Amino acid sequence: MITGERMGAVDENAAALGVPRKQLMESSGHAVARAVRDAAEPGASVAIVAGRGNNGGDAFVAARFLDAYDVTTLLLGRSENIGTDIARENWDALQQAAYDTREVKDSSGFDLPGADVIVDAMLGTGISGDLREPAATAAEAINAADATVVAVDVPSGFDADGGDHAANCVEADRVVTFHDAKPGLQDLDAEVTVADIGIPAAAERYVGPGDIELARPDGREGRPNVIGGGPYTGAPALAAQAALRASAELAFVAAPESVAGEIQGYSEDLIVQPYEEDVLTPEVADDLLETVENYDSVVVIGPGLGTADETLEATRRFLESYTGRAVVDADALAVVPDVETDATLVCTPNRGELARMGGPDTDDLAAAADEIESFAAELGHVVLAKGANDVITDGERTRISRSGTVGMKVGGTGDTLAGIVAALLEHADPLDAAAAGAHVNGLAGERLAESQAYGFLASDMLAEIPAVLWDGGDSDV
Ligand SMILES: NC(=O)C1=CN([C@@H]2O[C@H](COP(=O)(O)OP(=O)(O)OC[C@H]3O[C@@H](n4cnc5c(N)ncnc54)[C@H](O)[C@@H]3O)[C@@H](O)[C@H]2O)[C@H](O)CC1
Ligand SMILES: [K+]
Repeated sequence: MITGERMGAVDENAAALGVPRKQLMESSGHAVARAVRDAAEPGASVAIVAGRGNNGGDAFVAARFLDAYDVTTLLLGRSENIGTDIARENWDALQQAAYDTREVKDSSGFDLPGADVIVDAMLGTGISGDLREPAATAAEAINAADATVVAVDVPSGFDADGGDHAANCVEADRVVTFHDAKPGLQDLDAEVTVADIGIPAAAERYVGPGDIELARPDGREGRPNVIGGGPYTGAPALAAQAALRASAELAFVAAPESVAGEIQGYSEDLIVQPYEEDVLTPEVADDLLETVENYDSVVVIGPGLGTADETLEATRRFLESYTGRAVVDADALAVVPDVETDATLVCTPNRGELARMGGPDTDDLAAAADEIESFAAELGHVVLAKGANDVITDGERTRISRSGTVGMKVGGTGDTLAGIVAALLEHADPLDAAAAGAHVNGLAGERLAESQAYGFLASDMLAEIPAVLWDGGDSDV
């Protein structure tokens, strides 16, 4: 099962792997033609009703595979308004090849020819709201026609994300959906076929530009709170700055007063809030809990916290009572396996931390992906296991990020990762935030390695984050 929105991410990943959308459209169109051949004998009349997006594009392709039929293709709108290159190229091919096509300039001009089969290619996963004109009039005529209706991807008016559908949705007899089932299709009174359109499994297995797009913030938001520092001061500062670079509007750091000034000294962009202790204590944790619960922002707990007994007890107490979203990193990870919590956690262990938490002890995390998945299922939280390849899993779905470079084996890259994930976790689902965060962090390192090989610093990565997050990470998956 996959939502329309996530389908877009998979398409983009496939393109980055070398399988462009136009190739997918050719497969989609062929699958539609097979459904028409299955519904009617050669010589039967077929009316294609196409929209201006790629849903229509699929049907323009299908027309080329139905030369044995009497096909008429109606475009709802003007051809100059066809919304994508690949749909327009396929429309143009129909013109060059003298196929029977008509442009319906407005709903009054909509005259559905009598047909044995109607192909509903008006709207697919690009829909928003009830059908607008001329799709609305067309849907009415299609539903009233005495023909077999074959819907492309989803019946027009069907919401491929939520599974519900517009009041004036097309009622299809058959649905040819692509790559994977869509939520709600199984509830329709229609014969649904899932057509494989040649998207490589890697497009879902490996994190790619589509995943960055899915988790990319569409504004400046979020006020993550880093609970860190004590023995160490760089880690919380790097995590908080990385959160700002990944779109957070404010970044707080709660730290012992003994090091708060030092952490503030790293960056005027941080809001450092000292507490009167040398390390995180259970009492301080209680106070911080009160503060963060009012904020409904993401917490990053762990960077530079140290492993004093009272700090581990404080971390345990914090996580047990916390109910929001948190990235748990570094020394705080040790307590997660024995903490029952309602919080939504993204744990970001390196190899050693993963083993100490009870996960597999191996250098090759990708090879141990199934074990890490089972470990995450047992733990009950998203695990982002950091390595040459990162393994990101919620215990059911597992992704692998192959971005990154050896030069990132410098102290602090785990802290920038934690901050990026925190900023994305402000608005994206935990698995999406973790997958995209891991990928963005790795791509930032790759950009630096081009000019600085093994000599860049974790702090150098901060300035690379925005470009990676907003150029869509258009690099290899
Ligand atoms: N990997 C795959 O699954 C592939 C799917 N393909 C097909 O692409 C469509 C999605 O195409 P897209 O261009 O994003 O959108 P649509 O064609 O669904 O529609 C966009 C089109 O419709 C207009 N519109 C939006 N809402 C409404 C409305 N309520 N009423 C009227 N018109 C509306 C909007 O303005 C656009 O012009 C997917 O379903 C598959 O069929 C590709 O073939 C590639 C592989
Ligand atoms: K459709």
